[in-house]
Amino acid sequence: MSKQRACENCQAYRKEHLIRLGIGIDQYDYIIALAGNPNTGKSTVFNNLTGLRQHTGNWPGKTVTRAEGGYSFAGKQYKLVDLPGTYSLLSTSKEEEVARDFILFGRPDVTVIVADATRLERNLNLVLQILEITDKAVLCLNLMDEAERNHITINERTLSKALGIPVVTAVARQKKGMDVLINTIENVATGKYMCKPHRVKSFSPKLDHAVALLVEKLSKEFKNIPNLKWVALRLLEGDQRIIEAVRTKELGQLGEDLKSA
Ligand SMILES: Nc1nc2c(ncn2[C@@H]2O[C@H](COP(=O)(O)OP(=O)(O)OP(=O)(O)O)[C@@H](O)[C@H]2O)c(=O)[nH]1
Ligand SMILES: [Mg+2]
Repeated sequence: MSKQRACENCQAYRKEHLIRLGIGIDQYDYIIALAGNPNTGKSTVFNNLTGLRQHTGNWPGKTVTRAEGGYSFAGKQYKLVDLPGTYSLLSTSKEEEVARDFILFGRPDVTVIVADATRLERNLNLVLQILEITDKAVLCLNLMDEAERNHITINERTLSKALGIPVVTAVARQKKGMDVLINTIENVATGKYMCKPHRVKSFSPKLDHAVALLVEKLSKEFKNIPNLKWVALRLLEGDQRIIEAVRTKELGQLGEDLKSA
C-alpha cells in the first residue's frame, strides 16, 4: 500500500473529508445519517434525539437545507445529520445527490432509514438502494399509529430477517420507540449487531460478465473499496457523478465502511 493510500484510509483523512462536506465532527464518536422518503418523520426523529442541540444551514454549494445535531449515549457522542427526503438515490435532483453523496462519501457509521409504515412497499425502494451502498443501517418503521388505525400489521422480525438489518417500530410524534432506536443505533455503530443486507446477487449472464470485468479493472485502481459491484453497475448505467468520481479518483476515499456485495 502506498503512503498516500494509507493516509487516505486513516481517521484524520476521513474527518477532513467530512468537514469538507460541511460536517463538524470534532467532539463526536459516531456519525449517524437520517435518510428516508419525504414526510416520513425524519425531522421529528431528529428533534426527539437531538433536542435543542442542533443547527441548520445549507449543504455546501447547494440550496438544500441541512440540519445537524448531537446526542450522547452510553458515554459516546453521536452526530446526527438529517438528510433531505428522497424517493431514490439516482442523483436526478439536488436532494438525491446530497443524500447519496453523504451516504457514499461521508461514510456515516450508521444510516437510519425512516420509513412510513402505511406505505411500506413504496418506501422499500429507497431502503434497498441504501442497502446497496452501505450495510450499516437501521430501519425505523415510523407512523405505526397510522398503520394501526388503517389495520396494517407488519411483522418486523420477518422484515428484519429479509432485509438483514434491524427494524425498530416507532411513533415519533409521541416519542415512542426512541429508546429502542438509540440502543439499536449503538449496537450497529459498535458492531455488536452485524448487518447482512439483502442484495441482488445475480442479474443476466451478460450483465454479470460486464460487471465482473469492470470490478476486476476497478479493483486494481481502488484497492480499499469493497462494494465495487455497486460502482460497476453505476458506471454501466452512465451515472455521471460516479464516472467523475472514478476519473478524479475521489472514489478512492471510500473505504472500510462499504462491504462487498
Ligand atoms: N401520526 C403520526 N405523525 C407523525 C409521526 N411522526 C411524524 N409525524 C408527522 O408527520 C409530519 C411530517 O414529519 P417530519 O418530521 O417533518 O417529516 P420529514 O420526513 O422530516 O419530512 P421532509 O423533511 O419534508 O421529508 C409532521 O406533521 C409530523 O408531526 C408519527 O409517528 N405518527
Ligand atoms: Mg424533514
